[in-house]
Amino acid sequence: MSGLEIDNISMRFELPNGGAVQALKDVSLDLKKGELLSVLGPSGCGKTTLLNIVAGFLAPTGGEIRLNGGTVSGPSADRGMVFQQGALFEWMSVRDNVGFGPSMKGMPAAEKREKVDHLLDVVGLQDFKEKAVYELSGGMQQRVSLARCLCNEPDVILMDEPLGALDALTREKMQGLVLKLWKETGKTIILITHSVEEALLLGERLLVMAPRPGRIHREYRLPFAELGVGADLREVKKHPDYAKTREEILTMIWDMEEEIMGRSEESA
Ligand SMILES: Nc1ncnc2c1ncn2[C@@H]1O[C@H](COP(=O)(O)OP(=O)(O)OP(=O)(O)O)[C@@H](O)[C@H]1O
Repeated sequence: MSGLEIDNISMRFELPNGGAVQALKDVSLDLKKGELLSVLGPSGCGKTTLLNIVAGFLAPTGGEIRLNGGTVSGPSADRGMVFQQGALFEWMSVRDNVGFGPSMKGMPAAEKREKVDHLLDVVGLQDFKEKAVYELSGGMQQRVSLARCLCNEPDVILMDEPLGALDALTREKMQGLVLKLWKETGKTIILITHSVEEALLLGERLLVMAPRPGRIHREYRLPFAELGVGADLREVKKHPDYAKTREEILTMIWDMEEEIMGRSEESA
């Protein structure tokens, strides 16, 4: 199959004190090439663990990840990761950061230059190519991270709270950029966020996960990502279904968190 198959994934962490945490239990999901999935859920429901397993950083204790039919057994360039912050080489120029993967692969300099220039144009950093990363704002650094990820031509882009550290206005602009890149590149994207609004706007499919053990609680298929491509996202939020779905999900997560609090008070 072409696409990403998350097949019955479980993850149990053994703790030094002899206990264990069941971070994920029987999580299954198929993503077709080019689908954009956002993942929400209360703290500790296994979002990052799931992403790390898809990335190949962690081996699951049960189940299997397959990409385009092949079993994932470790990290590889076919899956690119964009973190919240701190994953760039601060001392290197923007150009060298973006071209890092191709340099490692030995791509000829002229070809690499053309590719990096193109991607920096796409993310709107054409005037900042020679700057060092530490000279850039947080939003610009995340543009570099996106360009660097795309430069490796992954099939799947994994994003763990990529916009979480940005101020509200920059975040809104970056949400628009993520949608633009999604449409222009046709990449499969999984995006973890703590923001219900962001998950609604960027999730063509939206997964709400539940904790203890981490599992899929509910999945939505939503029109907002498609409507938001090249559009004013504030207008998209006026869609009649937007506020309704937002309330439904907020209540769902609120109830889960109340239940967790109740359980921890009982066991205290
Ligand atoms: N290396 C580890 N060893 C032991 N327990 C772990 C480890 N990594 C994660 N966990 C536990 O697994 C559960 C899921 O963690 P994870 O970080 O995936 O959740 P999350 O949904 O991403 O949380 P958050 O929203 O707070 O980032 C938590 O209970 C966490 O404490």
